[in-house]
Amino acid sequence: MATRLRPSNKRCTVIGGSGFLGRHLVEKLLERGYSVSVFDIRQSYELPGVTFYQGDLCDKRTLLPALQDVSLVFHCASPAPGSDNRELFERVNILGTRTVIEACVEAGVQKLVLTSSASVVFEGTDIKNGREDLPYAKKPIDYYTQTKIEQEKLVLAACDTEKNFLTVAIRPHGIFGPRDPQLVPILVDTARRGKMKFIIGDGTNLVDFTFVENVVHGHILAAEHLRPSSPICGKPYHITNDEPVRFWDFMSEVLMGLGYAAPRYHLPYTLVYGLALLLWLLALVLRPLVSFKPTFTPMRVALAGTHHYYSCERAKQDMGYKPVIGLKEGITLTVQSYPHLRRGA
Ligand SMILES: NC(=O)C1=CN([C@@H]2O[C@H](COP(=O)(O)OP(=O)(O)OC[C@H]3O[C@@H](n4cnc5c(N)ncnc54)[C@H](OP(=O)(O)O)[C@@H]3O)[C@@H](O)[C@H]2O)C=CC1
Ligand SMILES: CC(C)CCC[C@@H](C)[C@H]1CC[C@H]2C3=C(CC[C@]12C)[C@@]1(C)CCC(=O)C[C@@H]1CC3
Repeated sequence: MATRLRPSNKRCTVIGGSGFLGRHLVEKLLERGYSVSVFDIRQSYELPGVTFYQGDLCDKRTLLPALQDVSLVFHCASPAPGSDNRELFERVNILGTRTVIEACVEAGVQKLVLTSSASVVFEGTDIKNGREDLPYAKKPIDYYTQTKIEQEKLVLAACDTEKNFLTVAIRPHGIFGPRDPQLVPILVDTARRGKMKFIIGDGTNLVDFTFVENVVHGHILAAEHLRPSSPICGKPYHITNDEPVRFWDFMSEVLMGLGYAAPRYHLPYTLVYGLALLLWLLALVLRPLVSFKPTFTPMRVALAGTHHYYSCERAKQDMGYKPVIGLKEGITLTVQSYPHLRRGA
C-alpha cells in the first residue's frame, strides 16, 4: 500500500486559481514559500512550482486528486457575477461548494478559506461602515448574491474544531488591479461606446474598492491565523482598502488615467434604476427570441448610486489586517497595467 505523505502546512490548493484573484493569490503564496496546486475549469497560465488540475469543482472525482496531501485549501472559484444564469450559479456556488467541503473532509484537509463577498448583506440600499453582524440580504439583488449567501453559510457551518476541519470566509468588496477581467474592461468598454457621460445620483455616495493585493493579504492572514483556538474559526471577515471613496471619483480617476473623459452630467438614481429594471425584464421576456445584455443592470446601478462601505475592524483585531497598498497607489498600478485599454490604443 502506498504511504500517504503527511500534509505539510505549506502545501495548499487554490480552487479557482486560474482566475483574477486566484492567480494573484497563487503568486503571493509561491513568494511566501508555499507549494501550490491549482484546480480550475481552465488553465490560463503556467508557473514553475505550480501543479495544475483541470476540472469542474462540482465533480468530486476530478477534485479529489488536487486535494491529496494538502492541509490548506482556498476556494475562490465562481461563475462571473455579470452572468444571469441562475442554474449555473446554483450548481457551482451551492452544490459545488458542498462538494468542495465533502472532498476536503475526505482528503483530510484541515483548513478551508472561502472567498465570499461583502455583497452578501447588500440589498441595493445604503450600507455605511457595515460590520459582519449585519444580517444576510433578505432580498438579494441577483442570483450571484443569492448563491454567495448560501455558499458562505455552508462553509462557515462546516467549521468543526473537534474534527480539526477549520473554515473562515473572506468578504472582499470591489476588487480591482492588474488582469481584472471585469471592472476596468467593462468601464472602458462603456466609455468607448459613449455611455460613461452620466453620474447616477448626486455622485457623493461612498464605496469600497479593494486592491487585489490587499485581498490576497487578507486571505493569507486568515489561513495563517486559522487554528483550533482562534477566534476566526467559522466567521466571516470584511477585507477592503479601508478607504471608502466616492464611487464616481474612483471611476473618473481610472477613466482619466486611461485617457477618457470623466462622467459629468447627473441623472436621478430612481429614474436610472427603474429603466435598468425595465430593460432587465425585457431581456428576460425576449430571451427565447433575441439575446441582449444591458450594460446598466439593476445590480450595477444600485452599486453605482448607493453608499456601500464596510468596517474591517474585526479583521484588524483578530488577525492584524492592514491594507498593504493604498488606494491611490492601487489605482496607479492598475492604470499602468492596461496599456491596451488606453484611449486610442
Ligand atoms: N471581483 C470582485 O470584485 C469580487 C469577487 N469576489 C469573489 O472572489 C472570487 C474570485 O473572483 P474573480 O477572481 O474576480 O473571478 P474570476 O472569474 O476571475 O475567477 C474565478 C475562476 O473560477 C473558475 N471557475 C468557475 N466555475 C468553475 C467550476 N465549476 N469549477 C472550477 N473552476 C471554476 C473560473 O473559470 P471561468 O473564467 O472559465 O468561469 C475562473 O478561472 C469569487 O468567488 C468571487 O465571488 C468577491 C467580491 C468581489
Ligand atoms: C457601467 C458602470 C455604471 C459601472 C462600471 C463598473 C462596474 C462594472 C463595477 C463597479 C462596481 C463593481 C463591483 C462588482 C463587479 C464590477 C462592478 C459592478 C461586484 C458585483 C463583483 C462581485 C462582488 O462580489 C461584488 C462586486 C461589487 C462591486
